[in-house]
Amino acid sequence: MKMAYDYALVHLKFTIPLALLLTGIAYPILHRIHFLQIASLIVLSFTATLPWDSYLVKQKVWTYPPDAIIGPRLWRVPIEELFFFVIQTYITSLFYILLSKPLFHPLYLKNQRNTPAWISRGKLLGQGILIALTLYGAHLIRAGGTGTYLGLILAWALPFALITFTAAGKFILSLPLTSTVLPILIPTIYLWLVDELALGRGTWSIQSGTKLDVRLFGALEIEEATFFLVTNMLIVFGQAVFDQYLAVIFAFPHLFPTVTRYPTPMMIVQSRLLNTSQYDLERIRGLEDAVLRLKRKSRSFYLANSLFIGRLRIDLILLYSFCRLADDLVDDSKSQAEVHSWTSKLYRYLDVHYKTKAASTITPSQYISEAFPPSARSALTYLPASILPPEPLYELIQGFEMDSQFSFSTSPTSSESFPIQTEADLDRYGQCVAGTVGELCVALIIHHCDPHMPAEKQQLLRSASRRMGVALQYVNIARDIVTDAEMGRVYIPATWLKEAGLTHAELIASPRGPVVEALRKRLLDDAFSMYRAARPSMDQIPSDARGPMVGAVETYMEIGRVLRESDEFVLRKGKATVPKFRRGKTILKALYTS
Ligand SMILES: CC(C)=CCC/C(C)=C/CC/C(C)=C/CC/C(C)=C/[C@@H]1[C@@H](COP(=O)(O)OP(=O)(O)O)[C@]1(C)CC/C=C(\C)CC/C=C(\C)CCC=C(C)C
Repeated sequence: MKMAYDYALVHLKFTIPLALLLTGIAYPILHRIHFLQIASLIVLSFTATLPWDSYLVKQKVWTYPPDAIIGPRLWRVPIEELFFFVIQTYITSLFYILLSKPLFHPLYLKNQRNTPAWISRGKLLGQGILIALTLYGAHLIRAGGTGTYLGLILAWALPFALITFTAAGKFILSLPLTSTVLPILIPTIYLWLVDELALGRGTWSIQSGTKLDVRLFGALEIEEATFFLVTNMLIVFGQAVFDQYLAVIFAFPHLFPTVTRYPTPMMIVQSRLLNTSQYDLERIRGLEDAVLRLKRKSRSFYLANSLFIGRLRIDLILLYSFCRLADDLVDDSKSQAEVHSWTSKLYRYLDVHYKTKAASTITPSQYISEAFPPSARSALTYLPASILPPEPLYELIQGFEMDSQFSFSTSPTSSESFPIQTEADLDRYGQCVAGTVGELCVALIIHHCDPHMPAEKQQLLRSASRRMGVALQYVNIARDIVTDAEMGRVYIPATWLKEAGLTHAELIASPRGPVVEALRKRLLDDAFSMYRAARPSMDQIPSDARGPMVGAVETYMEIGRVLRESDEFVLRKGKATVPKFRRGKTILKALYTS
């Protein structure tokens, strides 16, 4: 028995539950910008589909048995069908957003100078195919008869596909297939199955005489299968066009000096109208270097970076790249003189940037190419220095200088020669190498997310971020006791060693065993008490950055939790790491709860 709400039931059973499920999954990574993207696409697809669908109903190509629909119509199109335009766009957009979340879109921007030949050829081929199929569609319509419906689909949808592919073809082709083909195929196959069930029940039908009567499988007409495929392709292409324009806005400060929290429609238009020859390809290469450095050196922050969006994500990656480079320059030095040479150059680099010394007539880029090797240049060139406070950057270099005292101590076995004698020294060291990093991260967050934040709140976040940075550094030290000892380094304060009855030389010779474990536990206890003190202030971080920042901090603290749980055997086998699944769970928990 057929009911007047058969079509509505299709939504209740198949489309709405999937939309809700995807919303639940994507919720923690959705920003307002995604909603704007989806809403714009819904408006576009609604406006483009309504007249076409209305025409189909008028021509009786397409019929809805009156006993399968509730009743209200707009331009002859039943309300359930109108809802379909909306929900399909929503579902496919969410698949696209979820599957492209790990991507860093600026790296996929292409212009004449950086496009591989296969992409240029692929774009031309794609355009050719779309034009040919549009013409074929027009031919089928003109011929009338059984090819009419297929012709109407092709001649209506493919010109839109051609427009979007022309606007962003190179970008689309350079994206991994998992974020283009997959978000087209998954909802398409799902909707094929839904259609199969719905058509089987006669919820809607295609007029015989206007269809080819070829079925893909079961009762699924080839026209219906084509319709879902091409409309999902349109949605994914539409989303990619937006992402390309946003990537340009976020990646190029020389074209868009100030990016508001959410780019305005005017900025999107400007980005669209830009000649791609204006892309700063050097900067793109710099971003590539930075992402590579992040990927190679830190699993925790690499995972966390994809949770941020826009220019904040770019600037955090660039900040990481600078910190890592400066640390590596000092760490890899072969003598105290080399350390001194690098730190002097890094201080001078900051002087030049912040014009703190009269000598600063030279520009930062001149100084960078004069003083640093090519492999170091991009990390220095693209540090977003103009929006970072200088003091923590100077202090960070001081921290690296402290580190070098381990490697080049004049009497490496004497306990007095170790730079960390007391708890206060350890705290000072943590403040320098990690408290500063916390403060710099917060400066970027305030600049990008809430530049008018009241001064007291800024101060609260600054001091909490310094504490949190130190907590992370203690976890880092607790994790690396063995590897540090192998390099002759001991970060545990001399006073703690003395209390435990150990000398530096003994710890270096044998960095394992119950006494060392007790020291590790003491470090972790301190780390977690600082973490607990700073963690509530993270609720004051602007909402756009809060979840991702909590995620970044929590994945790092999870290393500490693993250390606390691990038995000596695990620790003896090597560095304690957080298993992938657990890391994923930690991030998700942080995102859902903050
Ligand atoms: C998401 C993203 C890309 C974040 C970037 C964060 C960033 C800029 C990190 C720089 C790290 C770095 C190379 C610093 C140099 C000194 C150093 C080595 C510090 C240790 C970091 C560990 O890095 P590593 O690459 O060794 O990582 P692995 O262990 O190998 O995975 C540190 C432990 C310090 C890290 C400290 C922070 C990131 C600061 C934390 C504080 C906040 C994020 C602020 C929280 C805010 C409030 C209000 C509490």
